[in-house]
Amino acid sequence: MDPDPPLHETYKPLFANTKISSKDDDDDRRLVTVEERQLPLIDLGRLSLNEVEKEKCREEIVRAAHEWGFFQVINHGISTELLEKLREEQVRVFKQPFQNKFLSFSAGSYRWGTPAATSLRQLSWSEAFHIPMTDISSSSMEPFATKVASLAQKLAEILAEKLGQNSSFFQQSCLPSSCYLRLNRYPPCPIPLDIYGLMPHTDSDFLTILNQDQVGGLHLVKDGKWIAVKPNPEALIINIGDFFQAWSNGFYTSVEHRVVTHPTRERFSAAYFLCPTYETVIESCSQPSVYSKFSFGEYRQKVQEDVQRYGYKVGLPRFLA
Ligand SMILES: O=C(O)CCC(=O)C(=O)O
Ligand SMILES: [Fe+2]
Repeated sequence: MDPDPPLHETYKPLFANTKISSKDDDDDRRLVTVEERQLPLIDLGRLSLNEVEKEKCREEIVRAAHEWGFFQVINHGISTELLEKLREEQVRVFKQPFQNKFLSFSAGSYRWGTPAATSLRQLSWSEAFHIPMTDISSSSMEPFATKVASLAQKLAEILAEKLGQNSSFFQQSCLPSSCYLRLNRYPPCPIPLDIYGLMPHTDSDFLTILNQDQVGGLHLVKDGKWIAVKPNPEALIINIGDFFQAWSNGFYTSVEHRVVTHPTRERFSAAYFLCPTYETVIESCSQPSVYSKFSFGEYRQKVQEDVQRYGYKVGLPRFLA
């Protein structure tokens, strides 16, 4: 039985309607040729050294979150062994027969492709399990989940304290029932110049911790240009989400990112989302506030409406004050 979701058959009509890119097309049409750059690389091992080193490390985190919205961390406290276990489990759930994937984890956890896509550019050539942390407690991913959750809290605390804010907010509002792990798989794609693995988006959370394999394909916007992230086997990638941008009144930046596909190789990534409960009200920590205050529930509803109406998420601009 085939593990792959029927991407080819389902989206064949869109292939027929779209002019396929050639080598001669400009870079805007083709997705591949972007400059590869190292993200800021931060050694978190210094957080357990003396106060001077700790402070330097915190400052680097804050600067990267402000200037890039994206950075990499090493010596993050999650062992290679745990990351390998996570990947093994990830491969196992994706290699089971397609129909069984709907029965893994709680109902609605599995998604593939983009049901609403009306053109190739609206399609994400990928499949994913979107798993609340409360569903992970009984799986072999639990040790990883515990560690990654505490790393996310630690980073959120540092980012909050640097703004002079009380960091207990994240402990109170981001609970195991509201945070989740997303396991992504990007199958090889026959026309990688034209189809995203994951459409450009920002994350609807406070921050995301990403573990990717060595295939590459993650792009983000830096200074108005798409750049490609060079995979680093030692590092986890951290990115700021929409809610930290709103909460910090625009000081930390939630940056647009996307994944491009590969013609012959499949790619795996796993992302942890530090997300609040639906009732949590997100309000800027300084005045005058760029954004009006909103609950996560309201935000989510707006995102869903926009995706249905326009085919994409508008996000924070909907909540400008
Ligand atoms: O697979 C990746 O590198 C990025 C995944 C991502 O952006 C997401 O799941 O929100
Ligand atoms: Fe993302």
